Amino acid sequence: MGERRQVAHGSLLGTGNADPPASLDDRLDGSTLRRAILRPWRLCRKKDPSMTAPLDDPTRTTALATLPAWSLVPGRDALTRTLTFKDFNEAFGFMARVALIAEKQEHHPEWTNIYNTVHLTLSTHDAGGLTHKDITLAQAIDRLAG
Ligand SMILES: C[C@H](O)[C@H](O)[C@H]1CNC2=NC(N)=NC(=O)C2=N1
Repeated sequence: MGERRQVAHGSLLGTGNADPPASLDDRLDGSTLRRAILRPWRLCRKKDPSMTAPLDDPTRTTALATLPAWSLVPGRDALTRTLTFKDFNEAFGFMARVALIAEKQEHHPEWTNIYNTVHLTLSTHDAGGLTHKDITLAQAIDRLAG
């Protein structure tokens, strides 16, 4: 039991060292810090701040004109679109493709799936409303949907 815990610990930290750390200090070596703090920080930092700034009115009007299939959500600064597919397989395949794009863009939809229907809502949580990230994701989803 003790040995299993040691192995799990070593592989979790990726150190290849089966010995558990004796104290917190021992865990704060350079490579562990990089893994635990820097990688998530790099993933989360906003590469281009203008992408996550709330859209000003003229930009919003121009951007929304490129997205006729999307509607504004009443009472919330968000966009919504519902897509219907032949069956669950098609719907879920579409969601898988959207998920890959969302990961790449580090921007994720709120969505539900009921059999062959996918309801999507886009909004930038960090900004509390629509930003260029939502417009870019909506355009990519439109291209996928054909
Ligand atoms: C760290 C990470 O990039 C951020 O938390 C991203 C993840 N995906 C996101 N998706 C959406 N829709 N809004 C966000 O603010 C958001 N933030």
